[in-house]
Amino acid sequence: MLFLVGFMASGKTTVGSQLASTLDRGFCDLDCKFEDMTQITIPTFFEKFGEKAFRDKESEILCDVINECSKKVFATGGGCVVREKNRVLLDGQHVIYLKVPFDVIYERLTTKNKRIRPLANTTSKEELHSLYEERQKWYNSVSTHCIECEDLNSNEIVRLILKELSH
Ligand SMILES: Nc1ncnc2c1ncn2[C@@H]1O[C@H](COP(=O)(O)OP(=O)(O)OP(=O)(O)O)[C@@H](O)[C@H]1O
Ligand SMILES: O=C(O)C1=C[C@@H](O)[C@@H](O)[C@H](O)C1
Ligand SMILES: [Mg+2]
Repeated sequence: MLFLVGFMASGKTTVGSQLASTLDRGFCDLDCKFEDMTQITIPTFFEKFGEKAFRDKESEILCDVINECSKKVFATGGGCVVREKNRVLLDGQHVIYLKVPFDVIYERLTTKNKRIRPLANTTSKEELHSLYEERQKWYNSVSTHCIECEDLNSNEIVRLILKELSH
C-alpha cells in the first residue's frame, strides 16, 4: 500500500493516478470513495452533518482500506492527517508527502481547480495559510518520504517518487 498525503490541491489525485498506472497498480482516491460510500458529495456532507461527522467517516474509511491490505496507491483527503487516530493508522505504511509551497497551492485553489472544497471556498487566504502551516507538522510526521514538488510537473514528481521508493 502506498499513500499520498498533502494539502488541498497539492496534486494527490493527479500524481496518485499517474503513479498507480506507472506501477501497474490500482488507484483509489479516498475522497471519491467517501462520496461513493455515502452517496453524497463532500460539500453537501459538510453542510448537512458538519466537519466532525465527516472526520469520523473519513477515519472509518481509512481504517477499512488499511485492513484490506491491497497493493493500491491511495490519495488521501487533505485533512486526513488532522486526526491522531489516522496518523496512527498510517504509521508503518509507505506515505508520500507532496510538499507544495502555499502560494502555488493558493493559486491552484483560486484559479486552476475551482472544485468545491468546503474548507477552502469559505476561508480567507490568511486562514487557509494558517491551516496549511498548522498541518505541516502532521504531514511531516506521517510521511516516510517528502517530495518537494515546487514547480515540477506530475511526470517529474512521479519519477522522483519512484527514485525515493527504490532506495
Ligand atoms: N505538478 C503539478 N503542476 C501543476 N499543476 C498541477 C500539478 N499537479 C496537479 N496540478 C493541478 O492542480 C490542481 C489540483 O490537483 P489535484 O486535484 O491532483 O490535487 P489534490 O491534492 O488531489 O487536491 P484535492 O484532493 O484537494 O482536490 C489540478 O488542477 C491539477 O491539474
Ligand atoms: O483539507 C481538508 O480538510 C479536506 C480536503 C479534501 O480532500 C476533502 O477531504 C475535504 O474537503 C476536506
Ligand atoms: Mg484529490
